Amino acid sequence: MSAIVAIVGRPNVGKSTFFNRLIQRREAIVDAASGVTRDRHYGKSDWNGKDFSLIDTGGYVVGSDDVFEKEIDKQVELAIEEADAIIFMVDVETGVTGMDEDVAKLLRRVDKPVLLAINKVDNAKRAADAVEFYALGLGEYYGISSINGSGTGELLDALVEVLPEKKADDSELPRFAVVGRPNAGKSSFINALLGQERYIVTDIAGTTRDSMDTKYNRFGFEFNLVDTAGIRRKAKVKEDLEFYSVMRSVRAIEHSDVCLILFDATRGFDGQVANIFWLAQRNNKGVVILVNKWDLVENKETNTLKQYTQDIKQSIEPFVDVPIIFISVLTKQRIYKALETAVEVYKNRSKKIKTRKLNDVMLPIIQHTPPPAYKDKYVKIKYVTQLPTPYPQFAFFCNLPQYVREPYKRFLENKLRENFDFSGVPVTVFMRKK
Ligand SMILES: Nc1nc2c(ncn2[C@@H]2O[C@H](COP(=O)(O)OP(=O)(O)OP(=O)(O)O)[C@@H](O)[C@H]2O)c(=O)[nH]1
Ligand SMILES: Nc1nc2c(ncn2[C@@H]2O[C@H](COP(=O)(O)OP(=O)(O)OP(=O)(O)O)[C@@H](O)[C@H]2O)c(=O)[nH]1
Repeated sequence: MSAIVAIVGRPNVGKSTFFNRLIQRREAIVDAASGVTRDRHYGKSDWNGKDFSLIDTGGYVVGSDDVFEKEIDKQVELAIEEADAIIFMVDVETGVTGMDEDVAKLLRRVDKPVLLAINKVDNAKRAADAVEFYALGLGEYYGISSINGSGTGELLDALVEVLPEKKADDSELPRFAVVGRPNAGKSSFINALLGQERYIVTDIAGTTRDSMDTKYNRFGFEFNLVDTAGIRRKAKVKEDLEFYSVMRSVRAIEHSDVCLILFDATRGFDGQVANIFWLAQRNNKGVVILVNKWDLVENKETNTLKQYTQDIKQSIEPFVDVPIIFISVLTKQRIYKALETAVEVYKNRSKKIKTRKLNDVMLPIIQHTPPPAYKDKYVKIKYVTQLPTPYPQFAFFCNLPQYVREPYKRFLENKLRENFDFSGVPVTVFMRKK
């Protein structure tokens, strides 16, 4: 779990440019191979060895100019609520604007770290102009140029300095997050699962990281539910705000071991749900897909379920080894099954396979179907071992790791899945030199 940093500011100040600069450097290495298109507004970055998630709030503003201002205010409020630190970006070319002042007013009241970044400071003349932003009353500022990179190092130094330290997870309990689009039935699901009385237990009003988890004991399972507080707080925010659910999801996903992704069967597994799915996948979280409101689907024939399943699998390729459960919160159909499956996925995610066993199973498969020769080079895989990470990652040691292509890695992943149950869990395969 890494800290969350939100970039706020009015349109056109250069938030996306800055976001891309921070994300790309790392993604070129990490995500290029996975073939998953990256989210334009959410990504991971790191500086001086500290990881953090970066959210560009700007991309979520839609609509005409007159709704802009209100939207931005709402987003700033959300960012304040959900992020661990905020980068407030302004534009030296335009100078201080009324909207900047409004945002600054909101930010002056928060006790989370706020870093004022004055963008487009491409040269010394502009550095001098930046002084006027002291008027925002936010103290020290960082003059940067997102385009040429100058000043961004100092800003990042200061940022990682103020980020909270990662906490060791002392709890051995599974942490489940219920995520999905607005109105999918998340609160109803949690209510049904926990019973009304539990809904209002615990949780201190604050949104400190410590109060993210609430412990439950239900149906013989013990688990932590991540971020139910957020669901309770929802009245504060307009429900149809997509940004709200994204921000909410990001935070809940980051804190979870397994994500229960809930969607409305009558609305389908659309792009937004898929985004949430990839968020979980990219964070190496366990996933269970819950098709809710199944009671509303009419004329269910034996084929209907199959067709739904197929459609979902198509949108989540190649990571299709994921449990899909058809539930109705209203009639309580299969909600126990949902929880039980989440527990299984949790176990799959923490599964450790002994090296001996792993090699006994995998080496004969590899011998039977070795990596195809590449540029006339033959790759010899010698052994495989599971890495000591909190989620399944496997290193295959061989003479020429750079010649093993993506399809063969996928083949290895599939064989691992066939032989050891990793249902619902992203599995990573690395090739290492030996
Ligand atoms: N001179 C200069 N221009 C910049 C810099 N950073 C961004 N720009 C330009 O500013 C314009 C807006 O940049 P974006 O990154 O799209 O701004 P944004 O804040 O993400 O805008 P929204 O997506 O509308 O919220 C673009 O034309 C960028 O090329 C910079 O450091 N210097
Ligand atoms: N027919 C039917 N309706 C359901 C079911 N589950 C939830 N609903 C209804 O769907 C609506 C939305 O449910 P909520 O639980 O508020 O949804 P949510 O995902 O928490 O919504 P947000 O908090 O806005 O993100 C409510 O009117 C529920 O009664 C179901 O299984 N079947």
